[in-house]
Amino acid sequence: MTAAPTLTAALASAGVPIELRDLSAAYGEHVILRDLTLSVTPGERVALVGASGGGKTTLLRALAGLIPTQGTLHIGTGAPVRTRVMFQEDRLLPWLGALDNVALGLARPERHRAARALRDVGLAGRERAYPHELSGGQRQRVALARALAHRPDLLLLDEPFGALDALTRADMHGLLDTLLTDTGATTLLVTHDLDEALKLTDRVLLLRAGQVALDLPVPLPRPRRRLDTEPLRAQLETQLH
Ligand SMILES: Nc1ncnc2c1ncn2[C@@H]1O[C@H](COP(=O)(O)OP(=O)(O)OP(=O)(O)O)[C@@H](O)[C@H]1O
Repeated sequence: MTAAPTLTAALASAGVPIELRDLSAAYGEHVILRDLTLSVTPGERVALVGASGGGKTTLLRALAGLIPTQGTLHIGTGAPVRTRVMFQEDRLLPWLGALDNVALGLARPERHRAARALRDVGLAGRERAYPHELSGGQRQRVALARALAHRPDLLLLDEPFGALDALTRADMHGLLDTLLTDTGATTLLVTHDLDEALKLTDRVLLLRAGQVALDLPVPLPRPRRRLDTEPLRAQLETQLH
């Protein structure tokens, strides 16, 4: 007898490669990304860190196709790419329950994935709860379930846990670490939290003035403890200040 697929297997993706060459982006006269060159392999997890205004969110917007760019920007290998973005605020619709929020935008044959995703983020039993009946951490779990239910090839996370308290955030790190391993999507995570970057990703890019000032691999087994990531954190901190 073959084993039943796991829940997250139903939400899995192979991830897509990203190739940026001499990528530039500007808001009017204000140039934000300057001749940025970067390769990301399928399924790789990359953190974008750096001081405010360095261009982290702008790079995510460029990858999501939300702003015009110059230069080369290739995502995937030609087939349509499913991209999902998750933000610091949950962006749930207040008049819909958790399940309906997750199912939003899914085609009818895909809607069964919503319940699976909600279970995967630990919210089985809260399908009918409205956003105002959930805690901040739970709402971000719903937002994460919504992103994963679309089986993204590319997951763009813009400070997704920035508004959560430290304990809830630590919980979310554990959850995201597991889910990302299971789903396999190529992931870019914008964060100001170096521990978050070092715990969750394969590589940390420090963006400064729209360019990659440091490209730091994180070749550590998972799950990672603070003790393991401390030397890399020290290295990043010297570059940040
Ligand atoms: N829609 C916009 N129109 C004009 N300028 C913008 C716009 N969005 C961002 N900027 C400017 O672009 C620069 C880079 O912003 P971006 O949000 O990419 O930086 P960031 O590294 O993500 O910063 P933070 O860490 O504060 O989120 C900033 O100087 C910002 O003021």
